[in-house]
This record gives sequence, structure tokens and C-alpha cells, in this order.
Amino acid sequence: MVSYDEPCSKRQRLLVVANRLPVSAKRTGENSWSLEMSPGGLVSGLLGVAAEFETKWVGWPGVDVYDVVGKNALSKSLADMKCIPVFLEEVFDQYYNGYCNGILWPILHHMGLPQEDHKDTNKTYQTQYDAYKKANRKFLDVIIENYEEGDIVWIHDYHLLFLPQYLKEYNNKIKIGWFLHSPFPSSEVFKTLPSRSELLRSVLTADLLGFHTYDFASHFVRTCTRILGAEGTHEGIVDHGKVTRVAVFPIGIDPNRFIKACELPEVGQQMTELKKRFAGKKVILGVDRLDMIKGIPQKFLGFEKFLEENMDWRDKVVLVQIAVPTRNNVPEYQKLKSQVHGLAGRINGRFGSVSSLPIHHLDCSVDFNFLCALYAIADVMLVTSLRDGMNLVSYEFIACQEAKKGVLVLSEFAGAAQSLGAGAILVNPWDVTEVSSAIKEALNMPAEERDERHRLNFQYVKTHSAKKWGDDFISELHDTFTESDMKIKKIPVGLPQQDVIQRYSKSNYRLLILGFFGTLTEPMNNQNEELDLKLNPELKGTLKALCNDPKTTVVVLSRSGKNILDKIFGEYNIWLAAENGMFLRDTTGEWVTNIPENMNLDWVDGTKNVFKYFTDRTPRSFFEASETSLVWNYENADVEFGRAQARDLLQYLWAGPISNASVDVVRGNHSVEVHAVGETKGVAVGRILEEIVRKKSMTTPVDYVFCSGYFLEKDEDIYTFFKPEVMSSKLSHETRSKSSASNHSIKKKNLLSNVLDLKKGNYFSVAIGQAHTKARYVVDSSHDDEDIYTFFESEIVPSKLSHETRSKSSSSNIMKNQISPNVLDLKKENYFSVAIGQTRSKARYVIDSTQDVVDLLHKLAIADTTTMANTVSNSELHQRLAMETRI
Ligand SMILES: O=P(O)(O)OC[C@H]1O[C@H](O[C@H]2O[C@H](CO)[C@@H](O)[C@H](O)[C@H]2O)[C@H](O)[C@@H](O)[C@@H]1O
Ligand SMILES: O=c1ccn([C@@H]2O[C@H](COP(=O)(O)OP(=O)(O)O)[C@@H](O)[C@H]2O)c(=O)[nH]1
Repeated sequence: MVSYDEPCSKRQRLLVVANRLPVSAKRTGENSWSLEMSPGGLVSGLLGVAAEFETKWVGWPGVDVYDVVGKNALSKSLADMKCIPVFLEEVFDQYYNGYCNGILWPILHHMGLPQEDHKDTNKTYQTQYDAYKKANRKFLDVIIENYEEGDIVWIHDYHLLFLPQYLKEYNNKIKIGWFLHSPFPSSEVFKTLPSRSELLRSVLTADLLGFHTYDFASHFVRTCTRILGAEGTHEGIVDHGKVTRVAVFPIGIDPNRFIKACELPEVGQQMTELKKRFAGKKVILGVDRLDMIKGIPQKFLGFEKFLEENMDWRDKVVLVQIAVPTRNNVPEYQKLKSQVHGLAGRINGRFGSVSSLPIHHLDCSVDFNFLCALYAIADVMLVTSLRDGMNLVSYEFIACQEAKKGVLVLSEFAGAAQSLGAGAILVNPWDVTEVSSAIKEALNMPAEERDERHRLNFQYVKTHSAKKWGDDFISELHDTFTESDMKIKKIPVGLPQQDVIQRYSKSNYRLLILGFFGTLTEPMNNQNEELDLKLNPELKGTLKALCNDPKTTVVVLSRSGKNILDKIFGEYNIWLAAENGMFLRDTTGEWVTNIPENMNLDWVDGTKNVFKYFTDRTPRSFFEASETSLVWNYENADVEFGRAQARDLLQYLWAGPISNASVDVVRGNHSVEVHAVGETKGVAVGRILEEIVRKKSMTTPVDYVFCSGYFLEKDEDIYTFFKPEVMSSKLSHETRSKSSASNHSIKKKNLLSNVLDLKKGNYFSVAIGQAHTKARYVVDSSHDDEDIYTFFESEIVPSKLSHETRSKSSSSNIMKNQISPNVLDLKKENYFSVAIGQTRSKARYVIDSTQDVVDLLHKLAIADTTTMANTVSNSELHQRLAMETRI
């Protein structure tokens, strides 16, 4: 029975959340319940942890209770044990028997997804999945009721994959750890699971993810890279800029609990009785839940072969198998029971006699003391799991064998094989001959070898206890949370929408600088190649309204070529910068080139050949070529293969066409871009400002800037463009080499003067979904383009610049030095740079999704006509826009 220390205010509060509470309830009357310890290693392991913390358990009490009287009485009894019940009621069957144990369990244990039974429309994959989500919400509700600030929430196992996400949505500050007690399968197996991405993304919202072994952890990381396209690093998983720590924590037991139990007179008595019962025979012990993963049929087949081949052992050995009933309502488990009974009957029929049976099979659980007695008298422990998270039974056997020093025969597919492999005889349970030989070896093993093997294992079991496991996990969770908290402090804040709109409507001349790909395009899933890019239909009316507003100038900055931008934006009164500003188009549709006269483009043909070569050899990759840049994109290809190919491609490029060329190479998440030196979005903005001033006879200075998009780091100079330190920063080596650009700018100096009047709060740089950005704000998505945001900033001095980015940032600085003091009147608050979908941006603000930018643009489009712009619904906005722009 579980016991707990008295609460102590100094101890860390811990909410342990697992499907199963450590005690299971049985109704003894309307108002009364009896509680007994729940079976399974998860409970055993956690009992060793609970006393260290001020622990409360949240979980299912092992019974369905529907009546209020019963629920209240049970909750009260459980409260004494520091247990809080989650009543799963009508969702239980489809959640636990269905989704958890019928679908997830086989997948996690490499057993394949069962065929969906289409005849049973009440229990489909979808209904079970829905029940699973509902059950996770029920757990959430109970946690919310009991959560106190500062609590650590430690979630356990595959039953609760949605809980980290639900909890973070409720309160992002809750420290959440999640531990998987089962194995994690190879990505090829996990891939077969419908909703695989949703499940992975949810669990990745936790702060720390733990696995028993390195193999399981690396399977998980690899699955995330292959299925989500996330990045696996030494820290864990980086997905959309969010880092989730992944680490290995092998569980243990409380060894002293077993050692002490073996010293109890009552246990001694049981041991004597057992020895008497099996006198003259060696005892092989199996203790498993009656589960497919435990390989009980394989164990019996191995034992049968041993008896076949070793006649002299037939009446000198007995296999005692405790098969603890489990998940009785899952059809696969019912079938397994008949199969195991059939095999035991066959073997006993073949090799038994009137006076003795080779297999003693018990379909029941046994009490703790009797279990210890069994462990202590056994000569051999036989564990033949086909796949097992850890297998604590093998640890418990070792803890009880100080006197006897019996032999552990252990499946190489149990997590325990990694920790107890040195002392155990490892077997492949599928290989019946190997199991048979291992039994023989174990039974015949000399005492010295048994001692040595036992010593190794006992040492491990003693030192790697459940307490150590829990301490390690919680301390890692603390560290992870503190680190991520520190990182979060550097993250730009969410975009203050109301402020953006109010300042917009109060300003006299606004500049909206927008990225194209991923910002104004249709949602990313529908876009495979740049040639297919289309303007997000939701934005057509909005853009028209903004472009036609005489007080607003809209600029679209893109890596795309002139033709694509012309095709898409031809009808708009808009400024366009193609190929990252190498070409500019004003509102009349006239393009001007910004390519320096002496620009060397000799590298282009050779680079195209390399890109073509890799495109041919990397299924689903493609490349885009414009006059001054080339991009090879593998976002639709197999991620790992794409990354390996990208590394090779770079070797080819550096060894060949670009070895002496004046180019920048930018490695995106799923792309490699090569372009002529000197084009960043920051530089482009400088040129655009010059052109705007040249072409428009401006009487009012620009007093509001909103800048948002997915920008590569190199392009983030746009965010800091207006910051005084940057404007006055010393010119570096690279800047000097761009002197032609600077001369050009100096010539424009007078022309640009007095054109900007930007108060600090009127500048909004917004990264989409990035935490480390130069933009002032962030929204979320997947494309990889940044440097534009810092163009308008001045406090941010560019951090260490890579070989590729140095030349660009400096060239944008030179533009800033020349332009901004004269053209911009941008008080800090009047510049809004917004990065999309990134967590490492220099933008001032961060927003979660492109849709946030789309909605904001809708609101800006009508901001002058309504003071309620920030409160109207999207459908209302659409209606108003439709009227205003007659679309
Ligand atoms: O709660 P049940 O459905 O009856 O199942 C019992 C537990 O089975 C699994 O246990 C695992 O945890 C052990 C400790 O980490 C590990 O040694 C073993 O290999 C696993 O099978 C399951 O993961 C638990 O959630 C269940 O409670
Ligand atoms: O009748 C029994 C026999 C065993 N166990 C316990 O069940 C756990 C099994 O854990 P293991 O990690 O081996 O496998 P799991 O059942 O969790 O998959 C061990 O702690 C055993 O002491 C139990 O509760 N009742």
C-alpha cells in the first residue's frame, strides 16, 4: 500500500499526472471503497519518487463511477492518499481500451496499427481519437482545479499526449515535463499513425521530454525531423524556433523496499514453503502482465524446445509464470489469453506427469510479499519481452537475489537490456533456439560466474533507483525551464494590435513594408513552387484599399523575380522590389534596375548546373532562378535526405562555380540560396525610400512604418535601420567595399531630407512566429527570409555576422547612414516590424501566424473609417472591405 510523508511547505509541489493512480478502487458499498495498489511498473517506479516532493497524484481510479454519492465518497478516500481522481465515465472505453491500448500501444511497441473495423461504426479510429482528446481535457480540468502557481506538472505516458498542449494553452508558465514509459518506435512505424503530426506537435509543447533509453529518444527525435521537418539538435527538437529538450532518464526501483521485504519473517516463511513445494527442482520464474509485448508465447516455445532437447532436465525444472491480468476488454488481450493457455496445456501435456507439471501458469496478480518470496527463491528469471519500455520485474528480481545470486535471462528488446546487459544473458525472444540455449546456460552456470554477474547488476540496481530517476528528471526540468525562461526574456513581445491600428489612423503618411512569400501568399500547404505563387485571395480587397489610400504607401519586398511580381501585383498601386531589391517597380509599373554596373554574374551558369544536378537527384526538390540569385529548395523532399544533399551541394559550389565569386550563400531550413553580394532587404528598403522620394513629390514626411514578413537573418537589417547607434556605427571593412552604393546614397541625401518623421512608437517590426528576431513583433509560419526588420531600428547593433551576412548588413548600414537622418522622421514607437513564423528574429514584435498579419491588414484598411477597427469580426471586415473596394 502506498504511504506518503506529511506535507512540508518547503518541498517542491509536484503534480504527478498519469492515466492510472497508484491505487485502484473497488466498491464495497454505496459510500465505501477499498483501495489496493495498481499493477504495472509505472506505479512501482513513481512510488520511489513521491516522498521527495510534496506530491499529489492525478489519475483514473481504476473504476467507472457515475453517481455523485459514489464519486464524492471515493474522492474523499483517495484524498487521504494524496490522490485526485479523474472520472472518465462515458469516454473511458474508447479512450483507454480503444485509442490508448488498441492503437497507440501496438504502434509504440512496433506491432503495427490494427485494421480499422468499418462495420463497427460506434468504435472507429475517429471516435476513439475524439474520446482520447476528451479524456485529455478531463485530465486538464482536474489539474486546473488543483494547480497552484509554482507547481511542477509531470505528465506520464502515451495516454496523455494532448495534455502538454492543453495545459500550455491554459497557462504558458506552467513547468511541464513528460515522460514516456513505453518504447518509442522507429519513424517508419510511427508514420503509419493517422494524426501523427498533431500528436507530436502537442507533446513538443512540454518543456522537457524524457525516455528510458537513448534508442527511444533518438527514434523520437528522428520521427520529429522526418514527420514535422523539425530540427534535431544536441538539446532536443527545434520546431518553428521553439526548442523542446529531449533527454534520457532510465527508471529504477526502490531497491531497499525489496531487500527489506526479503528479510521479513513472513516472506521467509513463504520462501520456505516455496522451496519445499519445488524441492529437487530448479525454478525458472516469469512475471509479466498478460500483454502481447511481454512475449509469453515465445517464452513457452523456448522452454518447450529446451525440454525437447534436454531430456535429463525434464523432471528437474519448473517454469512458474505469473500472468497478471491486464486490459481485459481489449480483444487482442483476450485472444492472447487463449493462446497462452493453449500453449501451456500443450507443453504440460507433452512433458508433464501425474506428479509434476513443467509449467505452473497463474492468471492472477500476487501480493507484494509473495512476489518477493518468488523472486528470492527463483534460480532463473526469464524475461522475453518482444519490446518493453524498461521492465522493472528484472530489477526487482535482482534486488531480491542477494542470497541466491540467480541468473537473469533478458530480452535484448527490453529497455533494461541497456542497463543490465552486463550481468544478464541477453536473448532475442523471437529465436526459440537461442532462448532454449540461454535457459540451459543459466541452469548450468557455475557459482563464480553467477556471483560476478549478480554483483554487476546489483550494483546498478542499487545506485540507479527510482528516487535518482525522479530527482534527475525534476532537476533537468528546472534547468530547462530556467534556460528557456531566459531565452523567452529576449524574445520580442506579441504585437500590440490596438496600438498598431490607433497609431496608423492618427498618422499622416504611412509606409507598409511587407514580405511576399508566406506573408501575402496563399496558405503554405497549397504552394509547392514559386511559379505557382498566388496572392492570398482574402487579401485582394484589403490590399487594394490600402494601396489606393493617398496617405499610405505599400511596398512588397520579395526574393521573386519581376515577372512573378508583375503578374500578381500588376493591377495594384503598389511599390515592388524584386530579387531582394535588385529591381524596383513604382506604382506606375515602371521597373528600374539596381544591379550595379560592374556586378559579376559569371558564377550563375555554373551554379545553375549544380542546382540542376541536385534537383535531378533529390526527389521533390526544385530550384528557382532569377537574374542575380538562385535558390534550391527541398522543403517537399525527405528532410534528412534533403539536408544531406544540401551539404553535398555546398561542397560542389564552393569547390567550383562560386569558389572566387562575390556571392552570398544563405542556408535556409529547407533551402540553399546563392545570390550576388549586396542584396538584403534592408538595403532594398534604403533604395526604395530614395525612389519614393524621387518619384513622389512628398510634402508630408513618413511618420509611421509597419514592416512584416518571413525574413532570413541576413535580411533582418531592416528592423534596426532607424536606430541611431546603427546609423552612426563605424563603417566596417565590408561597408567600405560598398562605397559605390554609399556614393549613390550621398547624392540622394538632399532629396531625401525631411521625408521621415517617425516617432519611436510608430515603428512596428513584426516577426511571424520567431522568438529571436530583430523585428519588434512576431507572427507564426515556415518560410526563411530575414534582415529587413532592423532597417528601421537603431538600438540593435548586429551581433556576430557570418561570412555570408557580413557584407550585406554593412551595405544596409551605409544606406541607413545616408538616408535615415534626412528622410525619416520615425519616432521609435512609429515603426512596426513584424517577423512571421520565427523565434530568433530581430523584429521588435512577434506574432504567431500569417493569418494575424492578414487580419491586421484588414483592420488597417478600414482604420480611417472606423474607430472600432480592432473590435469588429472578420466577417464584418470582409463585408466592409467588399463595399469599400467593390470586389
Ligand atoms: O495501466 P495499465 O494499462 O494496466 O498498464 C500498466 C503500465 O504498463 C506500462 O508500463 C510501462 O512502465 C514501466 C515503468 O516505466 C516500464 O518498465 C514498462 O516497460 C512499461 O511497459 C505503461 O507504460 C503504463 O502507463 C501502465 O500503467
Ligand atoms: O502480481 C503482480 C506482479 C507484478 N507486479 C508489478 O508490476 C510491475 C511490472 O513492471 P514492468 O516494468 O516489469 O512492466 P509493466 O507491467 O509496467 O509493463 C512490477 O513493478 C511488479 O512488481 C504487480 O503489481 N503485481
